[in-house]
Parts: sequence; structure tokens; C-alpha cells
Amino acid sequence: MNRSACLIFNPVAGQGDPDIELAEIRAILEPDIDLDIYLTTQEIDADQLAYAAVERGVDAIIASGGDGTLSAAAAAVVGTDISFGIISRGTANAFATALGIPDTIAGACETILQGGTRHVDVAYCNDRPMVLLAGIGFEAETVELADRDAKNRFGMMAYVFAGIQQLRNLHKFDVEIETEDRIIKTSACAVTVANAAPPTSVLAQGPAGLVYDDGLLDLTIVAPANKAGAIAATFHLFQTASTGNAVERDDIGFLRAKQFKITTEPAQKVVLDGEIVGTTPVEIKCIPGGLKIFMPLVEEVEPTEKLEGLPNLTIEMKDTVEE
Ligand SMILES: Nc1ncnc2c1ncn2[C@@H]1O[C@H](COP(=O)(O)OP(=O)(O)OP(=O)(O)O)[C@@H](O)[C@H]1O
Repeated sequence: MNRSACLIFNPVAGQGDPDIELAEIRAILEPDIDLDIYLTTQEIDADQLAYAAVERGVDAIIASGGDGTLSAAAAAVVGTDISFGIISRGTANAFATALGIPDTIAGACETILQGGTRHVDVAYCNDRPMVLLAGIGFEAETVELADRDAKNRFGMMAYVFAGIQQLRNLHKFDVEIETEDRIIKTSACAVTVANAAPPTSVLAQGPAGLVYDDGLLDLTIVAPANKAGAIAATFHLFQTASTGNAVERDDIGFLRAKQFKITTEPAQKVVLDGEIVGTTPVEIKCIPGGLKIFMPLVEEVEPTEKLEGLPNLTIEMKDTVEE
């Protein structure tokens, strides 16, 4: 008997042709999985469709769209035993990158067909589910600038342009961070709480190495004194994230905890998994293993060697001498 799943598809996500993309998904999945397909509309969001699917008692929910769609649909399956599949077709596709899921339609569908699942942590931010991260201050302002129109015109570069523009309006705010056992007060331009984050989410990279199934959240504080400091801090975060080292600048701090209560003065905008959701204060709590996600069976291993293609290449195996 075929497997079955509810497919929730956002027809306006990303920059591709939705008819062609839906046809591709159906062509790959339908030979093995009976799909019940629902399209999101301006009025009916992915979370409404996903909650309805959970009510109907489906075996699996597959969401296809940008990070906003994936996150909204994931909300409905937190804490259930329903397997969740993702097919990214958005601008940033941070969800797939952070969890090591292919971000091509073919690769993502193949992962779902393989059927391997893993439990990953999620969090609740003021009662809204959070799979990736919550950004307070700078990041939220940047996301707001990179609107639908800018993303359609520039794709991923819309975020870069918005970030550069936002540097001109850099402002500091006072922040109080309460964990299970401490209250920390400082000032900052950006505070980011991450469950999982792709390397491109530089403001989340204080600890360099976010673990999505450790039952903990990572908070990064970035507090540059001026625009030049902000550029230097961002570059440092980018470098440390790519080399896997923790940051070493006085204007960047990070800590790890199960939950954070964050208040700011004045109130700051908050972006949750790519969507502006309101302003501070926020309370963010980790839900260990709260999502069961279709993941690739074998993690992709970075090649440690590449010699093919070099000019006049010869490789001679040496006799190994026993000691
Ligand atoms: N049929 C539709 N028509 C117009 N808007 C829609 C429709 N379906 C969903 N939406 C809106 O799309 C938004 C979610 O977009 P999503 O995050 O999936 O894509 P994206 O913006 O391309 O991706 P990314 O967040 O990676 O940049 C939500 O605000 C939702 O209300």
C-alpha cells in the first residue's frame, strides 16, 4: 500500500514557476505517496491548512514554500508523531540549510521518499513555534526592508542590500536577558536567539556551531559602538562561523540556555523564522525533540580530497612497510 501525505504548497513563494514546480513534486512523489494537495492563499495560511490536516489524522505533512510557509506548517505538528517533510522554494531557504536538507526540489523529494526521520528541537517564542531563530533589533529591521517586491527583484541579495541600508540606521537599545538562573543586563544593536541557523545568519553565530538537537538555545548579543564596528563585528562573525571557532570580540557575547525572557528599552521589532511578528518583550523556550522531520539518511560529508582534473596527474601507491 502507498504511503500518504498532505502537501501544503505556497504558489507565490520564491522566484520559480509554481505550476512547473508543483508538477515536478507530483511527478517524483506520487508514484510512492498518495498526496492530498492544498494551496495556501492570501487568506488561508500554511498553519491553518496544517492544523486541519492534523485534525484529519494524516500520517505525514509536507510543506513547500519559503521559510515562512515551512515554519507556519511546522507549528501544527510540534509534539505530534506526524512526520514533517520540507521542500524549500523560497528566497533564503534557511530552514533546509540549517537542518542539512537538500534545497532543490528533486533532492528534497528524494529525502522524503527515503523515509528516514529525526527528532529535532523547536522552541516557542511568545506561544509561536520557532524552528530557526528569533532576531531582535537589527535583523528584524533588515527583514522588514527586504519585502516581497525586493525579494522578487533581487532574490537573496535583497537581504544584503537591506542590511547595508540598515547600517545607516544602526541604533543601540538596553536589554535584559533572564535565563533559568541569571539576569543579564547590557546594551546591544542585535540580540538573536537560535535553535538552528544556517551560516548565512551571521548574527546568530556567536558560539559557531549550533546544535539543533541538544535541548538548548543559543543567544548572541552584538553591540558595536558605531557603523565601522558593526561591519567589523559582522565580518568577524562570518569568519568565525566559517572556521567553526567561537567569537573573540568585546562587542559580541553569547550564552546557551533552555529558555530566555528578553525585555528591551525601548521596545524592539522581533523577526521569527523570517517573519516580523511584533515587538519585545519575548519569552523563548526550547521544546526538545518537538519535531519529527524527514532528513537525509546519510549526512553529506565534505570531501577531504580532490585531485582529479589536475594537469599531468599520476598517483602511485606506495608499498606500506610493516613496523
Ligand atoms: N496564494 C497566495 N497569495 C498571496 N500570498 C500568499 C499566498 N500564499 C501564501 N502567501 C503569503 O506568503 C507568505 C509566506 O511566504 P514564504 O515565506 O513561503 O515565501 P518567500 O517569502 O518566498 O520565502 P523566504 O521567506 O525564504 O524569502 C505569507 O505571508 C503568506 O501569507
